[in-house]
Amino acid sequence: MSCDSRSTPQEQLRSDKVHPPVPPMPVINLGHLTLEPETRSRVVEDIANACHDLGYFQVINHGISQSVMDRAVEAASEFFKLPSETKQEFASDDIRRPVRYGTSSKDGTRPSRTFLKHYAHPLSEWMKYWPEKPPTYREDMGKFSAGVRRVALELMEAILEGLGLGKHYQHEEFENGLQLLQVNCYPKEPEGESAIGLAPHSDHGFLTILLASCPGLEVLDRSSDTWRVVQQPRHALHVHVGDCMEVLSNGRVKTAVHRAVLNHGEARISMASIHSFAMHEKVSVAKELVDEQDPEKYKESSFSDFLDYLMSNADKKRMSFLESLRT
Ligand SMILES: O=C(O)CCC(=O)C(=O)O
Ligand SMILES: [Fe+2]
Repeated sequence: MSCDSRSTPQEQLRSDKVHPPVPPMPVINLGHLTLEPETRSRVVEDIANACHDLGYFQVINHGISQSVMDRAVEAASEFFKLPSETKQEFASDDIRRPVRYGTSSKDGTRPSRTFLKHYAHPLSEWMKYWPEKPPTYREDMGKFSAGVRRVALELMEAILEGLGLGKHYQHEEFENGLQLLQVNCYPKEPEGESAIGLAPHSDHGFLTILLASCPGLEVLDRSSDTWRVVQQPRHALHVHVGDCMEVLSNGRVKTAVHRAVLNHGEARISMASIHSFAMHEKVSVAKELVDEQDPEKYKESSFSDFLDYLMSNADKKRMSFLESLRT
């Protein structure tokens, strides 16, 4: 199981073209979405602008308590500290497994990332496959997953409204959609080196919501073609627009290309929660966003089609799944 459509641009070392975040990171106060209609409209517009101009933003006042966030990071961190044999029980090359543990290496010797990926919605269906060690993992990660899913659904409604489709557009498909939690652990960066933990890619799915224990995430700024360092305030969640959103919007919003670099000071935990339709549900361009000037730009596909593409050796083709959908 994976969520990445690993792709362009070519991987660059951190020393290439890294700038502080300019323009400033949009920070959306989610609590304002439930205030009076004028305030909601302003927030919907802010979200629409962030999706259109950048493909990423952050949310605060999202309703997930600091302790739920901290405990989820702690549970993840404890999992990665377990003896290798315990973690290896989840190791598999089969990307359709409900839980999968693995490592990747950029130099063939040291791991640059270790990951645990598992589905998280509906919790009652998936939690029984999750690690039982550390003993807090299921409860703490379960609370965090449920909170993040609520935030994702709220954001989807606002984004659909901003696209002029109405907040209930394909409501059932989003309600029944899947959630994939990708839990990453990156080693501390060796002294004097500059290393990539996770190569540039965009995420499949409509939205990714990210929480990390310390800096390391970088996003590609499309206007200047440079990498921007993401600073994530402790209480904020970072949001990426994913490939499915680009398809549904017929390219009005673009998927966010991002990467992770190793942190100088400490090992890093990140948790990427990916939200999509159910496994076999097709995502297609919204017909309302197609006309003579704007013909349909993408073919329809499901999450299952995406997994099939990954298994068909997509990396060797050097074309991302999203690129393969362009008409
Ligand atoms: O570690 C990060 O900050 C990014 C993780 C990520 O992009 C992913 O898991 O898809
Ligand atoms: Fe990602």
